[in-house]
Amino acid sequence: MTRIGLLVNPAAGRGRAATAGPIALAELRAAGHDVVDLTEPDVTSARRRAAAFLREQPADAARERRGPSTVLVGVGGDGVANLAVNAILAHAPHVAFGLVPAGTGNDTARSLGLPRGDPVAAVARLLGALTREPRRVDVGEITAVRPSDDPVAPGEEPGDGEPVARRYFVNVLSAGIDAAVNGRANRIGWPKGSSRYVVALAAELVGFHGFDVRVVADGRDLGPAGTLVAVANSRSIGGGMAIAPDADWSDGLFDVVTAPTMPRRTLLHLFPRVYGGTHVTHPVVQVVRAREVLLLPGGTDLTGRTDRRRGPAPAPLVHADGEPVGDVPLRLRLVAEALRVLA
Ligand SMILES: Nc1ncnc2c1ncn2[C@@H]1O[C@H](COP(=O)(O)OP(=O)(O)OP(=O)(O)O)[C@@H](O)[C@H]1O
Repeated sequence: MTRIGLLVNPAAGRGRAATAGPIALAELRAAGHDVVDLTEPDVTSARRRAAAFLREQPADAARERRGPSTVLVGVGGDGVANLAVNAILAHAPHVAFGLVPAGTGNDTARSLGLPRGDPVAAVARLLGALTREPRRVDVGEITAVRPSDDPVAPGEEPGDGEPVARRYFVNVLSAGIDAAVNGRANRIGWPKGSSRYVVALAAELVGFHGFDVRVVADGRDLGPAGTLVAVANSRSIGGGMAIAPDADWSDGLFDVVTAPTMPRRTLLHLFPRVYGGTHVTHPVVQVVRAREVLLLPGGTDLTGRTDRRRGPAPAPLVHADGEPVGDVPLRLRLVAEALRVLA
């Protein structure tokens, strides 16, 4: 018997998770597991409830070798998956993560190869995985770093010192037009489904002149990345758009996909290619593998000083796994095999 915390996001998938949740609860209990329903009406209470549950779970190394003793299962989309992963890594990293996909985009479910749109099949998959040693996958760690115009001692990189905050992602962190589109899509009420990303993109393209973002990957300055910045642990965003088609969350490296500011005409030509991942063969797109990435306002040099002649940095709010995570400057570090996953 496994202890299972079940976290349903009733808002996910336009009500799909509200239907899938009771199915998952009934099937997991029928299979003889000790299921604790952690579902809450809002995200803040859900986060608090998951943390309280996880803090009570003791680590038992001998028991873990026979399959996971405790699991936190999210029912919903990439948002609830991100919430569950962050709760696990903050409070009880020995606890395994499981997912019943019932969101809109479901990119985490895609990475795991889980059945989407069929909660019964997804729970059957979960029950099978409970009998095995969980798979280990890499995660991305995000820390906010000091504002770039703080005085920086010689030899010091921006961001040395205490991290301001720390959180994790499993799929993709975006800091270019994809982040701006994500933020706008989250704000608009219509249309409801994935077509709101197309509406949001069209709105972002009006007056688009590129963002003031620079990327440094494992100490190498990749230069300005005004259009596209995707730091990918896994391959897709926005419901299957292959932004980093070769990213693999068990290779110990991020795939860092960047593109500088480009004419709107080139961008419109490039954008549809993201669906199939063929944009990476276009000469304006750069793909680099790295363990540590710094995202800086474009006017900042590597010593952390800001060139004020370039003006303020209008970088978009950075998004990871579809959720807002903060503003640049940010430091991203790959933590290899940090998460135990049922799949
Ligand atoms: N009661 C709740 N429990 C957990 N999360 C909630 C809750 N209410 C709202 N949310 C928020 O709902 C948002 C969307 O959730 P989620 O990503 O799971 O579904 P989705 O947007 O339909 O799917 P996807 O992200 O795969 O497109 C997240 O930002 C999450 O934080």
